[in-house]
Amino acid sequence: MGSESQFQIPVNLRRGNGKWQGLCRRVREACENYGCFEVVYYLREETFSLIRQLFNLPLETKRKNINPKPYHGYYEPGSEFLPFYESFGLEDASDCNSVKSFAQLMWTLLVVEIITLLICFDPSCFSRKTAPILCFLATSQTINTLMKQLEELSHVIGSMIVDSYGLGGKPESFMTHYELLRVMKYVAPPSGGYTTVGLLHTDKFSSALLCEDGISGLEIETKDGQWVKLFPSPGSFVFIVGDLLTAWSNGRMHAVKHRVMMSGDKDRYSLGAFAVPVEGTIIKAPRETVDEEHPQVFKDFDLMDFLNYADSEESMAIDSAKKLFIFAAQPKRVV
Ligand SMILES: O=C(O)CCC(=O)C(=O)O
Ligand SMILES: [Fe+2]
Repeated sequence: MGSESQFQIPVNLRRGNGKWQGLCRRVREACENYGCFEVVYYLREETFSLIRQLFNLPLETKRKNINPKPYHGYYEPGSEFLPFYESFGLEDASDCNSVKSFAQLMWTLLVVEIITLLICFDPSCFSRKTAPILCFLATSQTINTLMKQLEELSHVIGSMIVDSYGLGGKPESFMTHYELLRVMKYVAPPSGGYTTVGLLHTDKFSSALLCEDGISGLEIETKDGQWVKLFPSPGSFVFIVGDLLTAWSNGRMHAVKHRVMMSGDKDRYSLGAFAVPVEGTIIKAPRETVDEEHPQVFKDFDLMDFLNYADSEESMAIDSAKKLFIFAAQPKRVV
């Protein structure tokens, strides 16, 4: 991404220090005009090699990654609309207990498998099946450390957004979030041709920090309708505005449409840390975002009602970017 849309957030940046106000303004401009920007970061190289191991687990094990909340659990490959896509979800991933229970779930299954394998001992099968899981256990620490940093990063960006609207003194006007980690695999399309492997959508949470492993694929649609492929620097993240930030900012922040397109013969891996408001949150724009020039766009709504609607059969055929407007648009006042 060009330097215009790239920020190197200083490690020791503190609210109110010299560079803070300038960065708040740039973050707001990027979120309002483009709905995204790049955050320069240095993801540890082993993170993706460990994530690859996770996808090598047996399907029955992966299916245990169940979470009834929309967009929180495991998505199997080979589905009708997303045949090349597979992903895991890990709720509250900056909390070491969540990561531990996820690893333990895999571990318990492994123990059963090891016992079975020991009974009918077959060394080749044994190492093929156990290596990925043992590797993933080693990952827990890496994931936890990463997610704590991403939570902090997401919090700093959230504070900048709040301050950019002059709401710094009113932290209660913003939402309390947890981090949902999603790790994605896109299998190289067999045709090798340029193929949509991740459908066009806007994110349904507040925001996302996305990182890809060397194979570019993320594309965004600019406000004037051009599709642009992003080439973030290796190990860096792209911050994406989601529907809930659009609603919270009274329609000022732009939930950018994006998709994943790829060609070639290499599988693509990516990870996303999504900022999700805690259950029970009512999404409402603070009064300060509403004025003559910006009349209230959305009515207040319950987070889970919106997520359930966005994920329902009823809304399946609706353009992802329109769902928020259909669900929560404020009825026009008849004067
Ligand atoms: O894989 C990517 O780079 C994008 C994933 C994405 O947009 C999503 O999971 O919402
Ligand atoms: Fe997305």
